[in-house]
Amino acid sequence: MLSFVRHIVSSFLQYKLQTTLLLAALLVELAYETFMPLSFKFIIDMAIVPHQYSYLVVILCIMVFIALASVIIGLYRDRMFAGLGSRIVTDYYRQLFGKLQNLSTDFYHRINGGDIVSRFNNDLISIDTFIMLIPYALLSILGLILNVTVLFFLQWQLALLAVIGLPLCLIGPKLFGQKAYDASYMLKEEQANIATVVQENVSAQPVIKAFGLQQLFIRRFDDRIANYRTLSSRSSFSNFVIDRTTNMGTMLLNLMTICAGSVLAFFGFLSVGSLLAFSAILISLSYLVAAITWLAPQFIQATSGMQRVRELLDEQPSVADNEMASSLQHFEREIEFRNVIFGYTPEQRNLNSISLTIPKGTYAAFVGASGSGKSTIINLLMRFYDPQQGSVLYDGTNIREITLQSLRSQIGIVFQESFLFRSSIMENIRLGKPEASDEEVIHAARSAEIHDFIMSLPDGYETDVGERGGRLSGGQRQRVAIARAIIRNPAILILDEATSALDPATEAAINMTLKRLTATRTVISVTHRLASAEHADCIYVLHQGEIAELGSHQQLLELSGGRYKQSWQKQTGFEISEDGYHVEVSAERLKLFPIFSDMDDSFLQKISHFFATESYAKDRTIIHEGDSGDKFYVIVRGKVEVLKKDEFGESKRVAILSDGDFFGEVALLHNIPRTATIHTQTPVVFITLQREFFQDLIKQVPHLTSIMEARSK
Ligand SMILES: Nc1ncnc2c1ncn2[C@@H]1O[C@H](COP(=O)(O)OP(=O)(O)OP(=O)(O)O)[C@@H](O)[C@H]1O
Repeated sequence: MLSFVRHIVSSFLQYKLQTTLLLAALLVELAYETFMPLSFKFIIDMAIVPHQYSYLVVILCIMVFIALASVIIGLYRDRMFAGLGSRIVTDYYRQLFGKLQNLSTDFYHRINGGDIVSRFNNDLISIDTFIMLIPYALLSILGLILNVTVLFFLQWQLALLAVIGLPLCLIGPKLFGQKAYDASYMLKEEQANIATVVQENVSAQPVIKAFGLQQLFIRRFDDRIANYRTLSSRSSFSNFVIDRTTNMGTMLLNLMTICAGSVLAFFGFLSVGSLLAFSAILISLSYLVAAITWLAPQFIQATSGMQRVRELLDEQPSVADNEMASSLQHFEREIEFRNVIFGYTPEQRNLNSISLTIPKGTYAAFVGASGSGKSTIINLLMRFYDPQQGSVLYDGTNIREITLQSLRSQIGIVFQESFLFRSSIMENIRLGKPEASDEEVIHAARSAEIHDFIMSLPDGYETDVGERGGRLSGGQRQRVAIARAIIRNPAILILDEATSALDPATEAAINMTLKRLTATRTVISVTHRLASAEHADCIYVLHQGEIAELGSHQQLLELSGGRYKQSWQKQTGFEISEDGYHVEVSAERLKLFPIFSDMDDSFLQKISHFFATESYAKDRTIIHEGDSGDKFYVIVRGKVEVLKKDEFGESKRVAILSDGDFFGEVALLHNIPRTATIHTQTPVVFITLQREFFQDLIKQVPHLTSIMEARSK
């Protein structure tokens, strides 16, 4: 709590003049509030009892003057403090937001979004509320001190009694203060957890609906809320107890001093005016104590809020500019990974001894199965993370010796799902180069081949793209993102699965645009779709964090039994119509599926005609675990996740399948329930074969039935 006071005081001290004026104004108000009850003594003892009318007039005039001065100064103080208080609060908002911009990527994987938002929504607001109450807090505390001093001036024995009794009012805060603070801190943490749950739930609505998880999530939320209720009731009760015990203390104190004061006045040790003034001051003292106890919960909440805000402000970015770092002059020669070892956590090893060189002006592609480390390479190239061992070098300079700003200003990046901000198309493109003129934005849009579309919109470049760019199609969003990446004319262009989430026709069109744009630059592309990497100068095939193979497309195809060759065979053999609605599969390709491997070409040719094409959007459930199976699926393009229920009935991801993978082959032979749920992660195009068609065909070749039965066992 002391550190909270220290932080608040240092915030005020940044505005010394305003703080001094504020304190001066408070002193005038304080003088008035103390003088008012004391005036009874002067009016009764000096004017009414001795019948001194002139004294009465003077005293009343002084009272009116001080009252007027207090009102005017009070108004001035309100105005000034409103400005000062909001400035201090907005300083905290600014510091916190600035901190978020500086923290490294790992922080965002460690801390939940809801927790961060809650530091703005709950914690900063409780600090804000308390800061606005600071004048009352100061008036109450200083008033308490001044009133007690005046009591001594009136009758020191009685005042001593009051002071000895004063701790009675403080027993509550002393005994329950820490408990109330702990309860308030836990409550704030739980508020942050709830914010995280709600935020995640809103984003996950398609999955929740697809899996029918509404009741499960309502039950889980009920558990959370039950915990919240307990914490909230504990926190409120601690505050009530502090309030109640303080009021009881004040009541006792008043009773004691009024009894003793009356006895003293009865025996002539105290004038009637002093007794009245004493009682009036005691009453105002009890108001002050009540105000302090009313402020105590706000103070406690602000203290725990400040603790959480400080925690965030004290976070240090794991990747930051080194003091000796210099600016990367225009990228000229090559990017190098030298024996790089990296893990997201100390226990993990996600890249192992990676050494490679990407010369300027070349096209490097990283391919490999899901989880093989492709995006991790990009994370190190962008210096979102630092390697544990080894180094990443640009033009021979270790990335740690280069300022982050100069490094990233040379790079343009397009992600799989590009985030567009809720503003105009013009602003979204300009984010790539904030100082760009309108002409530069239009030029970038032309290069990304989206200018004509933008001009066809009623508001043209001023069109609002909606939340996350939701008013544009996936392909249009990607083109805006491409324009945003190239507007800065980057020396290095990174494509992180830039076209994987698009339908075939859009992907083909955007690939044409990219091909043109990448001809003159250093391009680093990450993709699981090998056709997108075919023209790369060097393809790196990653497997479990290591480079398993590297070379040009031709060289890799020549490696017999190589991973690339196998993946290539798996992903080719399908011919997709231009609109993406019809896929032809070759007999040769069908032969690669174990279930068809013993069939001859003419038979496979027949089967190939019975395959239907099915397209699904992202986030759709294709198959539910337990449903009866009647189809064999082949993924022509796209990614799906395979989910299985564990013993608690919760769906767990067991695999990710992509282009060329297949599932459900048993369904061609038997009607048994599906053993897993299949959910799309990107738009997916399948070819499917119905059991009834297959069974009809296979009846014509009886010996195959027995072979297949044997295989399926
Ligand atoms: N932030 C993270 N914290 C911990 N582990 C992570 C993190 N990001 C990725 N990983 C793990 O690192 C490994 C490599 O992940 P990476 O994203 O580089 O794979 P990828 O080849 O790009 O896969 P995909 O094609 O599915 O995107 C995976 O095992 C993944 O689970």
